[in-house]
Amino acid sequence: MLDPHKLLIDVGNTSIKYTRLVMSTETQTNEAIRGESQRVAFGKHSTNIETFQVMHADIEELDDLIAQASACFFCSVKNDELSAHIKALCKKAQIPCEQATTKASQFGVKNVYSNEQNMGADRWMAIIAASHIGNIKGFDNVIVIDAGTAITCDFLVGHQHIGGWIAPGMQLLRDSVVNNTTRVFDDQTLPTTLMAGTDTPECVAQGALAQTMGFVAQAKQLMSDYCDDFECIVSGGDARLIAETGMSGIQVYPNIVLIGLAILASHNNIIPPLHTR
Ligand SMILES: Nc1ncnc2c1ncn2[C@@H]1O[C@H](COP(=O)(O)OP(=O)(O)O)[C@@H](O)[C@H]1O
Ligand SMILES: CC(C)(COP(=O)(O)O)[C@@H](O)C(=O)NCCC(=O)O
Ligand SMILES: [K+]
Repeated sequence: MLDPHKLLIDVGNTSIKYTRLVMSTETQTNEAIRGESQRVAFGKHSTNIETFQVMHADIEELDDLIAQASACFFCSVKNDELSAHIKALCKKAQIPCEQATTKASQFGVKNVYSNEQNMGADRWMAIIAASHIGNIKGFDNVIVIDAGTAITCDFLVGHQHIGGWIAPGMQLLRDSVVNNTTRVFDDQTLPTTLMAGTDTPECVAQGALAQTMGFVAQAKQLMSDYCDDFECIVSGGDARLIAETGMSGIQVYPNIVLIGLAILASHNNIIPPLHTR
């Protein structure tokens, strides 16, 4: 049987990611939190923040994952039916469940949207995590880029959200050029270095990589108009690919959304009940 843990779930448009937050005995005093296999430290004395091991789940696996957990925190940018399904599974397992939603303001960060409900909860969790990491690492200014189905960027200047961008992610870029032309085709190879393509699929792969790298470079360029010193966090399914290009000045966090959920879970007073099943 697993240790009592809070299950964190990030439901994106392409995949469901999760990790387990194991509450250690010192949790009450220093809010230390252990991810599945790596340590993530929170709290004012912490200087060490590492990323969780991120696992992927199918919808069918959620039942078992939730049955093993003591509490569940999730965020979703998919349909309400899937959120209702997760809540129903938690009810069946008799565990507390909290769905993260985008707030006008939370943990000292204000959302710049006039209607914050329009912002995806995954972006808000990424913003909360970015502000937290900035606090720990001594950065007041942070860019957080989530390279998922869509690639999003949010700018935090002086710990305040000033706005962001939404654009097609790498797979969408590749699909859209293939689907809207007659002769362009793709073989789905993943490029690791930016270079000039020498046949159609290579040109498609390289074109998507170039646009994605351009997105990151432009984010850094815009941020430098606001401040001299900032951290640039890159996350999501394509984060590693972006890092492999050798782009400088980026920090990869495989899933920044789960770190946001961990912060939410560690501020939440739900005490995981002892699991007896
Ligand atoms: N094995 C894979 N399956 C699907 N997408 C992948 C895979 N490897 C890399 N990717 C890339 O990751 C993106 C999805 O990233 P992810 O962070 O899971 O997105 P989301 O949060 O929107 O579900 C895809 O658009 C694709 O470009
Ligand atoms: C921009 C997103 C599609 C990103 O989701 P993802 O690609 O990670 O699945 C999602 O955050 C969303 O649906 N947002 C709503 C619009 C907004 O954030 O303004
Ligand atoms: K995401």
